[in-house]
Amino acid sequence: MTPPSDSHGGTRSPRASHREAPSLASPVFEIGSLSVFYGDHEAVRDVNMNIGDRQITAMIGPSGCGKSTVLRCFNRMNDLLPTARVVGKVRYHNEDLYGREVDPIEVRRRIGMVFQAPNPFPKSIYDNIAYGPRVGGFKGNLDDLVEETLTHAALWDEVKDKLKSSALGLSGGQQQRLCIARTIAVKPEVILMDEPCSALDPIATAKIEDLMEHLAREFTIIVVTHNMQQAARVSHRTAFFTADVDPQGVRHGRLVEYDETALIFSNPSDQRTEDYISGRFG
Ligand SMILES: Nc1ncnc2c1ncn2[C@@H]1O[C@H](COP(=O)(O)OP(=O)(O)OP(=O)(O)O)[C@@H](O)[C@H]1O
Repeated sequence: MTPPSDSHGGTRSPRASHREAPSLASPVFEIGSLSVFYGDHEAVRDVNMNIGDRQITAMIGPSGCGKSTVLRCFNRMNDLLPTARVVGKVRYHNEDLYGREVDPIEVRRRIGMVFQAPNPFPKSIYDNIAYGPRVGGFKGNLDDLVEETLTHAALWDEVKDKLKSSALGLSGGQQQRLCIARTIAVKPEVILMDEPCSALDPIATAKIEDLMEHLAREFTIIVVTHNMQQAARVSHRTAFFTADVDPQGVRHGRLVEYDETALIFSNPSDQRTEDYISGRFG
């Protein structure tokens, strides 16, 4: 029987995983009074949240409420947008991520990112994995690293006989797992994922979700998703964002509620969260 499709794009079991959220005692990130401007537009305002170690944090909410904007603050990707300005506290292991002495390139190695559309390099499968370690001066055995990484990303069995073939010949789901493999090849601590399954079919999506669960034992994962059932299935904690419209008609994203996923989906404390997860808006 085909499981029912939800209004936000999921087709797997609608039940929340109700997994226990690991502790937030030593957070990887501490975000305080965070606002992000594009030019004069305050796109997101006053976000406060801590992100826990080796757990999956999902960010959900309607389009334009600033989820991707906040996600990009976690590895300084917003630095690459000339009009973007980040105000407030972003601490990573108790250090100011935006401090003057901090190298954004090193930040992006330790805090990797996977994007909405799979974007493998137009190179072989092998070279997609080997590229980052080579650039980073990896001195070990690259063949072993490629095998280990592809195994870790649950892709080895599917590609071991065609490592020298172009990555662009893989299916969309395989390309996305390759992109995840490419990210973990340089041994990051955190993986940011911006709607990683939105271009994928339900089977490919299920494989990525399984992979996320597996990787969360070792990595801290923050995922932006429009698919609420995905958030319910894979994440330990969920942050719900929405946008307020000021008297001038300008939209400002804000964090409405952040809690353990089981609570957000069973007993949210804010009516706007309740309305969103029950499909009444967004
Ligand atoms: N590069 C940019 N330059 C100017 N404004 C931007 C830029 N990126 C995002 N914005 C604006 O910031 C606000 C938040 O956008 P953002 O993409 O972060 O929201 P989102 O919740 O991730 O949306 P979606 O779910 O549609 O991806 C929106 O008003 C958007 O137009």
